[in-house]
Amino acid sequence: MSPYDNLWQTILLDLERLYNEDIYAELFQPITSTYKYQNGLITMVVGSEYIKNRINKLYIGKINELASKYSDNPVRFKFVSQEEITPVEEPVHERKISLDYRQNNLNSTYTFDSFVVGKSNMFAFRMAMKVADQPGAVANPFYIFGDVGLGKTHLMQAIGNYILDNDVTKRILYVKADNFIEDFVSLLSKNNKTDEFNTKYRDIDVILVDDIQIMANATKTQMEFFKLFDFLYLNNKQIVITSDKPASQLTNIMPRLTSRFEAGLSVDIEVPDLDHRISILRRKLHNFDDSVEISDDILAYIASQFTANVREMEGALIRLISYANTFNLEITMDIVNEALGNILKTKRKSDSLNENNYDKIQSVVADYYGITLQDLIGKKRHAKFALPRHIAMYLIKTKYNIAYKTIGSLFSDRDHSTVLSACEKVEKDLKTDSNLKFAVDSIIKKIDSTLLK
Ligand SMILES: Nc1ncnc2c1ncn2[C@@H]1O[C@H](COP(=O)(O)OP(=O)(O)OP(=O)(O)O)[C@@H](O)[C@H]1O
Repeated sequence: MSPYDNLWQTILLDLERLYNEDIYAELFQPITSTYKYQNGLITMVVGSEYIKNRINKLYIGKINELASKYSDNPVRFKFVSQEEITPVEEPVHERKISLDYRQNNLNSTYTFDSFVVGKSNMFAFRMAMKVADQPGAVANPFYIFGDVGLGKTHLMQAIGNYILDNDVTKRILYVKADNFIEDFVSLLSKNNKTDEFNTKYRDIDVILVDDIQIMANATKTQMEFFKLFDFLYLNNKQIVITSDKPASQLTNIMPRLTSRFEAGLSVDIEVPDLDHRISILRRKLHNFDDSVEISDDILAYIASQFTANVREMEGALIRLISYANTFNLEITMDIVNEALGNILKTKRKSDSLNENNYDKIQSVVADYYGITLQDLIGKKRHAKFALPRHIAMYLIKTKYNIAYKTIGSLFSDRDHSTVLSACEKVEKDLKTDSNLKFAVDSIIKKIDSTLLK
């Protein structure tokens, strides 16, 4: 018996109460067990196409609402008819194409199941599931943005894996923006291999484009991407894009592209809080090596050391497990320090160095403009404080490339988008405002000499 049979039985009790006897007896009562569970999707089999269509048209919303109410994990129901699960001979070449697509493109471990959901990514996750459920119909394009190492690629590929799990013939193309640029140059502009380019990029059902901000300044590539985008969009093919910033704040990407990105649905992923990070570690541990035991205290300790980048935190966990396995050791706090000591030391050093340096940048800027540090960091909006504040944010970003949100925390907890707009504005104004350029250059010189001391 699947654990989801219990969930279904609970839902059945509500359905019996909610709908009249005939409907209940005809549609729901005969369904006694779940057929399949995968990536949050529970598949139930019903006797005929007619029953399937009635449930899917009239009752699926209620059933999924009850599923959310009674299940701790985000799950959804899908109803299929008996005919659909009876195996049909598939044309061999089509299946091969799809498997090739998966092999070449998608990391099969990046699924909805392995993605740990918390406050920082809940909306992104829910919408991603909807997009995967009905590609091309819910949100097109689907645009995911957020800082480095927070799971954008994972979520994007989970959409692809989910679609493929449900229909092996679907052609899903995952491409990093830099690979798109390479293909454009090598296939189109240099060798005129238009057919090859089109087969790869147009003969598909879903495109997943990672790190679109990399296309900045690549004007010719952007023109080609624009054509491709329109072609896929008009043919109702799902487009998913990730980026480190909202579409409205992409620089050096042509407005006709950014406005198309904005026309779809944008979701962001933020930094996970401590409990969320601990849950991610637990899940990673389970997926990586179920036989290894690590106490909750140790997981909490690791999570507390890696606050802003899940990739780094995951790397530390894998190192710890490999270390313990190699020397056949039980994982204690001493072993954590042995295995991760150097990484943590370097990280603390660079964190504290950076923290001190952020202070120094703030002080130099405040000094230059003759305002107090408190006013530079504070909330006063007067231009006399706002400009130096924006310059300080911009300098911290360009020098250390830390998350916008982290920079915001150094300026009275301002949010990601406030810092992002400030940095973009300074960058833009520097191109035309020679006074500003002079001031910023002088400040940079001052900072460099201060940091050397
Ligand atoms: N919520 C999560 N649940 C499980 N794993 C996660 C989660 N968030 C991030 N990860 C893991 O962290 C690692 C980095 O994630 P990913 O590559 O998706 O980040 P990204 O946002 O695309 O980063 P970048 O901006 O560098 O491209 C991956 O191994 C991913 O599985």
